[in-house]
Amino acid sequence: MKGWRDGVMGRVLVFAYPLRWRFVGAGLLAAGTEAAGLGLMAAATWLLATAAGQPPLIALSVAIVLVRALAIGRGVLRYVERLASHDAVLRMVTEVRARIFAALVDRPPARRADALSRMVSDVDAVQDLVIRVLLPMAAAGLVAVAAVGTALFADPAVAGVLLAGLLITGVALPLLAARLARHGSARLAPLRAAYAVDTVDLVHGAADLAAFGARPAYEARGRAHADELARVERALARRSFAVDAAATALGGVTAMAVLATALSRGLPGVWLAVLAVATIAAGELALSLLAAARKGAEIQGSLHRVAELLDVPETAVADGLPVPDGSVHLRLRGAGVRYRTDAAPALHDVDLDLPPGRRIAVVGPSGAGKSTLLALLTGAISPDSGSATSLPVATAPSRVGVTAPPGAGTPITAFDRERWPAAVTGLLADAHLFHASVRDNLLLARPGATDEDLLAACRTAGLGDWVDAHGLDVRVGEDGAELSGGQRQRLALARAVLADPQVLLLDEPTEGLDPAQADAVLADVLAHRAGRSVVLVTHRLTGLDAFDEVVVLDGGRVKERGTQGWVRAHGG
Ligand SMILES: Nc1ncnc2c1ncn2[C@@H]1O[C@H](COP(=O)(O)OP(=O)(O)OP(=O)(O)O)[C@@H](O)[C@H]1O
Repeated sequence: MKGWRDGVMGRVLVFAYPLRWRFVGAGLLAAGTEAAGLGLMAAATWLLATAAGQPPLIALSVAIVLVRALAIGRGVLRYVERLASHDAVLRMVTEVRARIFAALVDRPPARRADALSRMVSDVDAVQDLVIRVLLPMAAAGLVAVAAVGTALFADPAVAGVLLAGLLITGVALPLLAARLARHGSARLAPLRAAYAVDTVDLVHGAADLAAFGARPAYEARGRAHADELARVERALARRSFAVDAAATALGGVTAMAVLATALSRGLPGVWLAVLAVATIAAGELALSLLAAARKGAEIQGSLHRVAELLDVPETAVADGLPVPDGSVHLRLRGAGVRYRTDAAPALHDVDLDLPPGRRIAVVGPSGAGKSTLLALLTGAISPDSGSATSLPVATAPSRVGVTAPPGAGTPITAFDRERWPAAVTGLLADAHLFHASVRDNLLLARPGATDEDLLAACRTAGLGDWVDAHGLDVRVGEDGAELSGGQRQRLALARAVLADPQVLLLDEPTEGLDPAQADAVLADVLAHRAGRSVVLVTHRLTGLDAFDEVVVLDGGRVKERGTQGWVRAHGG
């Protein structure tokens, strides 16, 4: 049977469970605030109506104190409620973000970018769900029950009319508003996306558009999307205005109906006034439910996306996972990778053996599957067929049962994801430089490294002269924007060299360098790695005579493989 935890809301709200008493407290405070407002209206009306009969002041004193207490109390309650609800929801959202972050770390890099934006913007929906949807609904529900209960004391028929009015304004109309908002979001989302794409193209591509004279056409397209967006937004705004107006009118109608019923039941005049005003106030409260219902509908998409990420099982505890030991032996057997079911596999039936100390160069045209092969070795992806394993392994006492039969090796993706990169890492295709100093960018790879270590790594990567001239404290800009393409690449390479893993993976490490520089840098890096494993991905066949094996990939398949002799025979 499906429990509440299986729904989208449930999958998000399980994070509220440990904080349930805080949320209950915040809900009661919110209900108290609304009840104080309603009580204030009722008490003030009673006071005015009673005072009109000029009774002795003593008869009014309780009501006077009550009005003052409710007026002050409402403000205080609202303040405390905001503190309590935001405190609870921020604690909850912190948990959600931590879980999403963990899920992102475990994702293949290619799927992270979209997921990262989810973490930033969609998680706000979790906050809105609690603060702007559930709490106002809970508060309005509690107050409505209290109002109908109080009216029941005065007269059951009056309570019945009030209940009917509140059900229409507080339940039926919000359901209608939510439906309209859902429909509106479905129409607006693609228009907003198109408009955002136009804007990004216009800003980032400004120079190219100007160069090719395409700016007017792009601007016209952006304007057309903006006009269409405005037109749809206006139409939707008109509809939601109609719902708001209907709710306000129904609030008035309910008040009149309550009044008429109270009159026909012969209730005293003061009570007539109190009931009429309190009903109008309760109707206004129901209006807040319209906003909550709309918000609830708007954030459905975000909640779905958050829930999808939360479905990724929590990373198993580190001490239960195998950790790479001092002699990693990587092996691919019949490994295949398929990114999309409707496309050819990116890798097909690939064998690779990388015992400690071996150097393999992977060459092939663009799109041959070279980076995909490296992604298998880093454990960023697992093969869809065949295996990607490590032999032999030092297996820490395992609680998760991932150890393979003897001889078959342990799947690379089964290793402790925190510790695998210490053994197998390098300069990968998506290497990122942080908006920090050269030193900070390098220290990521080895936090305890001395300046001498950093300078040595820079020299190995061919960045020695530049660092001697600029120092380690110079900042590199966002993703290395303040460096040239070649400097950027060499800094990323220096970081990989500094990490000094057992198996160094290099994806086009000398891209952006001229051929002579590229050969010199590669030779230095290989000299530095003497006796240790390297997997180099490259387009160029030169400088490969230092490799034990060259694997030629084409269309995801191993087309040829050979040893140093092969390279010489092919003009390397
Ligand atoms: N994240 C992804 N999603 C879908 N398809 C992908 C993804 N990454 C790669 N591909 C596809 O898989 C194939 C192999 O890509 P891969 O990046 O491994 O090639 P490559 O040999 O490294 O190319 P290049 O030399 O241009 O970097 C290509 O057809 C590519 O379009």
